[in-house]
Amino acid sequence: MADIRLEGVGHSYDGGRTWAVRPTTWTWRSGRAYALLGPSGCGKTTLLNIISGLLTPTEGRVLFDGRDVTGVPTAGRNIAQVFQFPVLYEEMSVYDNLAFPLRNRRHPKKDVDRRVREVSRLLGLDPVLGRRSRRLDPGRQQIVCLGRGLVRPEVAAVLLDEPLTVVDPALKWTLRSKLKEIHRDTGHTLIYVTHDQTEALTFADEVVVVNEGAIVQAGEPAELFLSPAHEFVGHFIGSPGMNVLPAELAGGVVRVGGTAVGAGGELPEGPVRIGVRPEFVAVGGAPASPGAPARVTGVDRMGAYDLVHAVVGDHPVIARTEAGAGYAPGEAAFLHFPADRTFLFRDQVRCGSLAPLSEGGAG
Ligand SMILES: Nc1ncnc2c1ncn2[C@@H]1O[C@H](COP(=O)(O)OP(=O)(O)OP(=O)(O)O)[C@@H](O)[C@H]1O
Repeated sequence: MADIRLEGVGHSYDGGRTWAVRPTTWTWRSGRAYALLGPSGCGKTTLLNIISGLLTPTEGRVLFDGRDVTGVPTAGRNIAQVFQFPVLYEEMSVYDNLAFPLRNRRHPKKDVDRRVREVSRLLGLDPVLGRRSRRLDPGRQQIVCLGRGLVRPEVAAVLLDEPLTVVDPALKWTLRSKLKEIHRDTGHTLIYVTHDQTEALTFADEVVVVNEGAIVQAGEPAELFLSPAHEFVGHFIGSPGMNVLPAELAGGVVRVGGTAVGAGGELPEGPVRIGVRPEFVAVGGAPASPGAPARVTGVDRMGAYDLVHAVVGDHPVIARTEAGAGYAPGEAAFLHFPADRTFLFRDQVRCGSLAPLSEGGAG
């Protein structure tokens, strides 16, 4: 295992006209389980291929434990990679497929057998170990690929590119927890690419969120949820995503339309955007700062909770309330934005928090 450092790494497929990955500096720490999360086309696969050596970056250096491997091909990097769709030796048995990476590196026969059986047991492959791979359905074949990626204990990292796409949804949960178990067992560095927030949040020690070729925030799942540093993280993580309200900061007061909703601290004056997750917007009758008067426009009954849709001026806001809280369209309500969970953004980047207005503050 190794710390994998990207130093100013950027990649362009069109001679520098656009960046698939913008120049980025980032270190993947040895032994951690990462999810690389972002929408389709944001550059996840490009980043992964740069780490594995399938792609040489247009700019920057890739270092494994301080050793520059930028020009070293995949074979020289000691990386295991699992792709979105199964890539197997179809005529080989499942056992031989799992054993292949170990035999290839001349591990002793006894170790090969022990390791293959461990991985097979963990992934539930024991009943098909003797079967030819091509006789398995694609979901099972992909599980064999996962096993093959995880079988070598000494790899620098295991890179998984949306590895559960072809696997039956019911099996996905089981496999993700198996992956975590194997991770605890082997201490591999895992980098798991996905566009699915649930997959990322339930799998990883640390989630690295990518948008438009740049890492916009990395952190533990709770940190990304509670403390988004970028508007994109607020939208992309959470369901529904973070509310964003355009506002204006002047004289220390943040206003939406003409209404003062809170204080902006020491931030320079000008336009700001208020971000607060539906889970933290409290709906009530009494004004409380920070907050804003609103009108309810609709209620979605979700079973375990309600989503109350409202407008502050013209701007929509969603609040998650307990089920059956009884709000009705057309009703006036006051939305309270808790100061420790309501952030201010400029150019999409968090720049502060919305503070309470002091007693007698401008209204
Ligand atoms: N071989 C290529 N040649 C030209 N452009 C490419 C190539 N591969 C990717 N791109 C472009 O680079 C950008 C990033 O693509 P990449 O596949 O890394 O994103 P991704 O986040 O993995 O997306 P997905 O989840 O859809 O696989 C996209 O705009 C894509 O169209």
